[in-house]
Amino acid sequence: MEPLAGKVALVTGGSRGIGAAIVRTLARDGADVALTYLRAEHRADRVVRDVTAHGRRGLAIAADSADPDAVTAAVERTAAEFGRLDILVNNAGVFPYGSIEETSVRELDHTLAVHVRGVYLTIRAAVPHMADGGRVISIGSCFVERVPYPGVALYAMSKSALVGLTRGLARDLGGRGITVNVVHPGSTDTEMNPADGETADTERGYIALGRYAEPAEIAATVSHLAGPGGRYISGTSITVDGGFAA
Ligand SMILES: NC(=O)c1ccc[n+]([C@@H]2O[C@H](COP(=O)([O-])OP(=O)(O)OC[C@H]3O[C@@H](n4cnc5c(N)ncnc54)[C@H](O)[C@@H]3O)[C@@H](O)[C@H]2O)c1
Repeated sequence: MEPLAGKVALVTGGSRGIGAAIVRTLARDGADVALTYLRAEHRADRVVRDVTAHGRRGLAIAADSADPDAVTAAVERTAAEFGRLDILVNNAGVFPYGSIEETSVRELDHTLAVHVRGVYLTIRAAVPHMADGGRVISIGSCFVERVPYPGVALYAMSKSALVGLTRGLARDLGGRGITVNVVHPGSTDTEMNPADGETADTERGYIALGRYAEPAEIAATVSHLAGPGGRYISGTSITVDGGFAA
């Protein structure tokens, strides 16, 4: 069964981690998928090969989410090459860590540029290409629901902004049949938060299921929202955290 057959998706930060899992899952479920990646990374081609192995069209676009021109160009290129755009997944993210004295204004600006301004600009460029049935899905964080340890205020603040953006845009775009949602992953085994990292045992202690998520377990919910099962879900936050916030 290919619930996303005929659809075109764009996933930001799709070269590794949760983003790469989302790209692969959307392709498995039938979509053609473009992904953005940071120019410094060379792993995007591998993810595109996995998309084409599913018989779908794949496209990797170097685009820094902190660069307004680059994100807009990435959306335009996706729509031009694939002829449409149905699903946008705002996944690109960074993890600023430190107390308020330790973090800098530069870090604040960069975090907001990627997590907030970049998401806003990507959605703004994507929406004109979307028809009735369009889907906007952003990747937030379980730290919006619960902050278990110090040092993550900047991260939690920037991800919390996605909740307001999601609710507001769901109202703005609902009349056009476009849904807008945010998925809050819990601790997920990626380079950002490796399951064998220094703080992983402490973090596992907060999770009801007692283990990290695999990136594919987050991607499954994104694909559900993107598909027919997500038709009537809009303006909401869906937490996929193994009971972290319980
Ligand atoms: N791993 C976790 O435990 C966890 C938990 C909650 C939320 N998240 C969120 O999930 C998303 C994916 O994180 P991940 O764990 O896969 O991390 P990761 O570090 O493995 O991957 C992050 C991705 O974002 C891309 N990226 C970073 N800065 C970018 C920029 N300026 N422009 C374009 N792309 C950029 C990276 O290239 C990479 O592809 C992030 O938004 C993150 O905040 C992760």
